[in-house]
Amino acid sequence: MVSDLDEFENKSESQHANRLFYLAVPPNVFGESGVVIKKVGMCTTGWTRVVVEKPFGRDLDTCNELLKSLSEDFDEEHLYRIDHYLGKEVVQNLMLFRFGNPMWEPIWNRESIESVTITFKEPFGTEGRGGYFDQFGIIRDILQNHLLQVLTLFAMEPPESDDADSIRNAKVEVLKNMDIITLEDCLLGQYDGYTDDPTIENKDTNCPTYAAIRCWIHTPRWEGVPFILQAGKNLNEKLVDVRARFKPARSLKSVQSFSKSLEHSELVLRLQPNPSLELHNNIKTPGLSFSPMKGKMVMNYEDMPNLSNPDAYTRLLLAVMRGDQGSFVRDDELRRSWEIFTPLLHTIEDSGVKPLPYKPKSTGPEDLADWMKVMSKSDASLKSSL
Ligand SMILES: NC(=O)C1=CN([C@@H]2O[C@H](COP(=O)(O)OP(=O)(O)OC[C@H]3O[C@@H](n4cnc5c(N)ncnc54)[C@H](OP(=O)(O)O)[C@@H]3O)[C@@H](O)[C@H]2O)C=CC1
Ligand SMILES: O=C1O[C@H](COP(=O)(O)O)[C@@H](O)[C@H](O)[C@H]1O
Repeated sequence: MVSDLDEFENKSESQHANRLFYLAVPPNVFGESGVVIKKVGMCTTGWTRVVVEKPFGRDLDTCNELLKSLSEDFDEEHLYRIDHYLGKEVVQNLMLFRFGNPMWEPIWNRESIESVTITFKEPFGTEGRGGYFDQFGIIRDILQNHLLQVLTLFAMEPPESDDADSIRNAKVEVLKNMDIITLEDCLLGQYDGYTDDPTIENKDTNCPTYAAIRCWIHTPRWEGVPFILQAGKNLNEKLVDVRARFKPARSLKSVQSFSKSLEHSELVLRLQPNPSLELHNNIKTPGLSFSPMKGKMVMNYEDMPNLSNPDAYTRLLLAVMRGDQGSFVRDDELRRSWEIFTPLLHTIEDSGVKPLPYKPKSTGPEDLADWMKVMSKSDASLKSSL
């Protein structure tokens, strides 16, 4: 490969060449690949950048090993750890949407927001990928990386500037202020028939295909506000969204008589399908009635004229070529995210706890609705109900 590259570059009229290596290989060969690139693959006339696919480890220790093996050959500035959720339009829009519209800042906090739920649902199971999936499970596959990344962007303080390190510093601060997740914060599920996938060897596996967890962020902005991350395979629909649920309306005289049927306002950021930004508010039912109903203000991306919505990987690979690391996962960010999840993952594996069964194409385990009701209560309302 290197001789092909040399030949290609020698033929080029340009004085400079750059090399981008994309490690879409199993993680146990990341280190060796790095050694080989360093030894024979470095570009002498331009930059060399290395993109690394997930999984970046199975837990904190394996993550540290991977970080160490690659850092022996490359500085952090050459490494681009890809999380394709950071390349999705609605995620890339979060910073501008939050900080570019001054109406949000006064209410983007515990004073106004009661809970935040980030949901990932897929309507299909492992479909022959069970061999990989069963070694990792839904927490490693989706929560520890994709959903946690979205959470940090949603919850971070305004970065000092818009350069890559300021953004990542702000994200790491969120992670540092999060508690380590425990089994008590968690509801696990496995869909019926999961082990029928012939690529799954352990037919008694307790690997979760659904998980919901509640986390707290101990910052002045978010103290007491539950953040729920939930992800599941083989559910009733395809959906990824972020829902900020606002506190109930204060009982203004004019709406007091309806206060029982007033719903919580919500800000919904839908990543897929049909990306959109939505505000769900109480409005007067049109017509002669004065009773409230939920009205939706929707900005649907697909309705925008001349919409260009490149794939997440297209955006991220362009960012690598531009040398913009803001949408890639930094080493300290990664380490802390594993710190948060590793005790839970080990407990699940060591204790053999059984996930709750759920029917394929359903909304998840039966206990979910009750669990959500309790777990999405703010810390203040939990205390007052004791
Ligand atoms: N597929 C999936 O479901 C998921 C994959 N990923 C990640 O995406 C990447 C690609 O996944 P996938 O295509 O399934 O991975 P594979 O395991 O199928 O391997 C991908 C490539 O790695 C090469 N490779 C495998 N073992 C070695 C080795 N010992 N030395 C050198 N090269 C090796 C293979 O080469 P050859 O063809 O010559 O064997 C192949 O080109 C990986 O980083 C994976 O961890 C992440 C999440 C899900
Ligand atoms: O990383 C992964 O993501 C996909 C879902 O990606 P999306 O862009 O279609 O939302 C998931 O199916 C896969 O299990 C996981 O490894």
